[in-house]
Amino acid sequence: MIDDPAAETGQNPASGYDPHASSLQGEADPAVMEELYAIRGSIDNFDATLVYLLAERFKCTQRVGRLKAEHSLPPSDPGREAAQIKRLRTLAEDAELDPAFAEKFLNFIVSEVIQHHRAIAADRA
Ligand SMILES: O=C(O)C(=O)C[C@]1(C(=O)O)C=C[C@@H](O)C=C1
Repeated sequence: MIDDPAAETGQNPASGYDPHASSLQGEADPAVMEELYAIRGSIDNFDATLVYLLAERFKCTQRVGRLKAEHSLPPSDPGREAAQIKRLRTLAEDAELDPAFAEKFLNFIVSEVIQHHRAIAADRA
């Protein structure tokens, strides 16, 4: 099981993941629950994609962290962050996503990245 990543993701029928897990069992009409499960099937796919996207982004930022530490550059780059926030707010508006949420989400990720950068720099020191 440990060597089988699909085992915990629901891609494997023997997985421990239950796509019908819910605290709403018995609260709603079975037809409503069926529709909810159908929509949740797509939410499951989106959430899995988010995990893969974030994993790849953090692989990139770990490389940035090592590069910055090797060249004694500061962990944060406020000019880059401001430009990226402006860009993502515009993209969010075009995509009908709340731009304030897009900014908050990016800031949440970037603050984690900066902590990783600091840890990499401290390891080298
Ligand atoms: O591009 C960089 O310099 C990074 O360190 C990456 C990143 C990011 O996660 O987007 C993180 C911290 C910086 O303040 C700016 C951007």
